[in-house]
Amino acid sequence: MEDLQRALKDRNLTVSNVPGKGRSLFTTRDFYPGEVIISEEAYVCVPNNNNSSHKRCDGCFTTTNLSKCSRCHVVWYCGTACQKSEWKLHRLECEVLSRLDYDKRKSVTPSIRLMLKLYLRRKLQDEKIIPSTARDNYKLVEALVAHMSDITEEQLVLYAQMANLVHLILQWPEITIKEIAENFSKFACNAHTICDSELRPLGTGLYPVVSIINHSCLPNSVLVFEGRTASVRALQHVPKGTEVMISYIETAGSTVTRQKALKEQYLFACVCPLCSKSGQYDDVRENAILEGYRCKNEKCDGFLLRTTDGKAFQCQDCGLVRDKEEIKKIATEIKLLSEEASKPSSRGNYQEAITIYTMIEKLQVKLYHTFSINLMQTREMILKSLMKLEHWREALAYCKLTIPIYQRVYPAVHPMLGLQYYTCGKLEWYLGDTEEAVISLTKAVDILRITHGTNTPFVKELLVMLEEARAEASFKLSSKEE
Ligand SMILES: C[S@@+](CC[C@H](N)C(=O)[O-])C[C@H]1O[C@@H](n2cnc3c(N)ncnc32)[C@H](O)[C@@H]1O
Repeated sequence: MEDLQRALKDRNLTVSNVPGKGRSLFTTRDFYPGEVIISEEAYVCVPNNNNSSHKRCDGCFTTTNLSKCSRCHVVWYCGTACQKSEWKLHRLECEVLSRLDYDKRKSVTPSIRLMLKLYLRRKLQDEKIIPSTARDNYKLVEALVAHMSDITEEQLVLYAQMANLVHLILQWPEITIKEIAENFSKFACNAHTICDSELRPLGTGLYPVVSIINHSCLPNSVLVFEGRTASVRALQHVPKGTEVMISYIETAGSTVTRQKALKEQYLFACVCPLCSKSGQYDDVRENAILEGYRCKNEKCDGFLLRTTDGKAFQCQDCGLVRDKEEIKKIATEIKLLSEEASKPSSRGNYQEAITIYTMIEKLQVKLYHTFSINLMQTREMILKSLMKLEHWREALAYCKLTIPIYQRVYPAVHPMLGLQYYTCGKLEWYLGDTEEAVISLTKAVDILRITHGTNTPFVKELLVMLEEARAEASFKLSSKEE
């Protein structure tokens, strides 16, 4: 811990214990919007290779030009550069995986691999085959919270089964199943999903220093990835002596939904400024708008709360009552359609997905408020399918429909909002709506230069796109004037 404190001091950070939260990361100087507070390489990471149709390279997580390791047949590489960079660790992993029969190899999921790599990397550092530093050593993994006494019996059994498999694969008598199970519990509340610049998940990694950062539903910082490197950037001015906070979860949701997600996975009750408003009128109203039902009167924008007898819902603006049975009927129809949409036969069939999700959307418009999260998610699904089918004009219409909800559920500087402006701007540009594209891309740049930094290839490309759109817009304007 002393070594880590010294290393963090050089980066103007310090770790302190906060009652009720445990270790917490604090700044020792001011940080400004877009500045990297801390960046870290993964102690260990794995690509999401569970789904057989989407293998990724173990080095860079790409899906192109892959070949399987000819010995273990479990790990994939895009070329010799990635294979070489991973070799020291994979040499040991390959040895243990190759001992397994075909069926056992199939049970080596990304989580099992992450655990195998954790122990193998510790061995390599112990034997000084790879160096240890103050910010890269197994002691930092030992210091992570495990919440062993708080997890459910069911989770404990699952971790024990997975630990048993790891024990069987490694065949190291010195490590116990209990110790491995504890590490699985650590993964659950400390590992991070590695995403690309557009927040698509690529893999999972353990970043023991970034893992010191606590959660807030209204965070002052954001965690993004450049390849496998995790970077925590300030979203706003973070004065000296402030706790660095990121969000662990999708914050678009009611206080109840956010708190449930945090309790289930991270085993704590959030008391951030947003959660402390729980039960107050504004919070009740916002939750009812995001996740509740709409008023029967189509012209009324009011929110509904359950009547005191629990038999109906009443609009808090116009007083109109909506019958529970009528709501239940629509909700059941939506449920059946959602089940249909998630059937394997519907996956990858974008036209069919559009048909089903459009039916769901129609029902949800009747049931939910205009700013409903459920409605937003359905429209996102339609948007994605329309993009896959290159139906750009319809996709733009759906993208525009989601933006007011994004603006409501996310803070003004949030990667999800920035990315939605980016999609909108890109579509407008392709479709020749150049002036609109300039407006949307400018909004995207204003946010993404803070969340993603200006030096990342993604934002650099975005800046070029904006410049080109601006040039095209002024050319169009001058042609009109002539
Ligand atoms: C990734 S760790 C963060 C570092 C942790 N505080 C530690 O001591 O190592 C996640 C765990 O920290 C605690 N935690 C994170 N954010 C919190 C918060 N806002 N309030 C209370 N506990 C929090 C919870 O125990 C959670 O499972």
